Amino acid sequence: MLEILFDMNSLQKIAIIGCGNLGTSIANGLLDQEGFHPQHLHVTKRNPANLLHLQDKGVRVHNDNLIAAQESDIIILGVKPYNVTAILKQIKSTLNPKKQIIISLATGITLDEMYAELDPSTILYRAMPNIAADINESITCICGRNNDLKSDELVKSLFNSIGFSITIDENLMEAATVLGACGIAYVLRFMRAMIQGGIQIGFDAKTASQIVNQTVKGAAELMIQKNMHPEEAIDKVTTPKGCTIVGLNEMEHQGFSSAMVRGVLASYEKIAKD
Ligand SMILES: NC(=O)C1=CN([C@@H]2O[C@H](COP(=O)(O)OP(=O)(O)OC[C@H]3O[C@@H](n4cnc5c(N)ncnc54)[C@H](OP(=O)(O)O)[C@@H]3O)[C@@H](O)[C@H]2O)C=CC1
Ligand SMILES: O=C(O)[C@@H]1CCC=N1
Repeated sequence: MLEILFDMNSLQKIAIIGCGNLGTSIANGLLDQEGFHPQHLHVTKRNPANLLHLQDKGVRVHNDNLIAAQESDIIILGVKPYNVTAILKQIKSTLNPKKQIIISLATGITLDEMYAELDPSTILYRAMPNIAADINESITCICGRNNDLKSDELVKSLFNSIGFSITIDENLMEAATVLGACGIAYVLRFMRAMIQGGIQIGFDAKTASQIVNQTVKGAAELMIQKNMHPEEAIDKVTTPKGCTIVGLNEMEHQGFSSAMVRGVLASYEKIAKD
């Protein structure tokens, strides 16, 4: 039975081993939480020089994965998938399965693959957040093994603090990676294209970005707050014989939805191949 419970004001310690792009977004999100103690966060990478901004805020920044693992209740693995096994080999002698939770962020590395390096009683999760953790707006999909209600509550409260989390079956983790984690890049590419269009019809880049950013934010909030399907809202915008439907139909003639679906599938197939 796990002996810890996560809450921002308690003294749990967290390690992010391999604090790169995603790890830094999570660290920034955690640091934004009221009551979070920066000195209870270890972040490691082999060359930690570019994490000194976190050290300035009180975070323990270094390259000693063993110390980070030893001193933490929750160990988040933020390294690339091909480094996960090596990190587990490195830290496993220091782990205490009764007192610690390990959470891997790695794409495509299964719980079974990680258990090959771990005590079978280890409480192990996979979590798939996205870089909007930086501003506490991540969606994080989670699955676990040897988990119980208490550990689930702990892990969910951790990821809920940097956005919103849902629990899924492990066999959907790759799909979650594509939709939620790669997905933010798809949306950003869409936004870039819209800005380029805006510039062509007369706006400077800054003004076009302001309009696009708020339009995308408004569209997402509308779907979330009104629990709507996009097409329902699209019907409210498309005046018969108007300019919106002409634009939308031209985008479809050029393969817009098809390109998106094929991109999603290509990302998914790439994970399966690796
Ligand atoms: N980026 C994203 O949006 C998302 C990424 N992921 C997953 O998260 C993981 C990280 O991705 P991302 O943040 O983009 O990758 P990065 O390359 O930015 O981060 C990985 C970090 O690991 C560090 N590292 C490598 N070896 C070691 C080691 N032996 N000890 C400690 N640190 C080490 C590297 O720094 P150094 O070289 O200095 O050691 C690097 O900063 C991946 O597994 C990816 O699949 C999941 C969802 C979204
Ligand atoms: O592109 C990648 O492989 C990682 C996983 C999801 C987002 N970035």
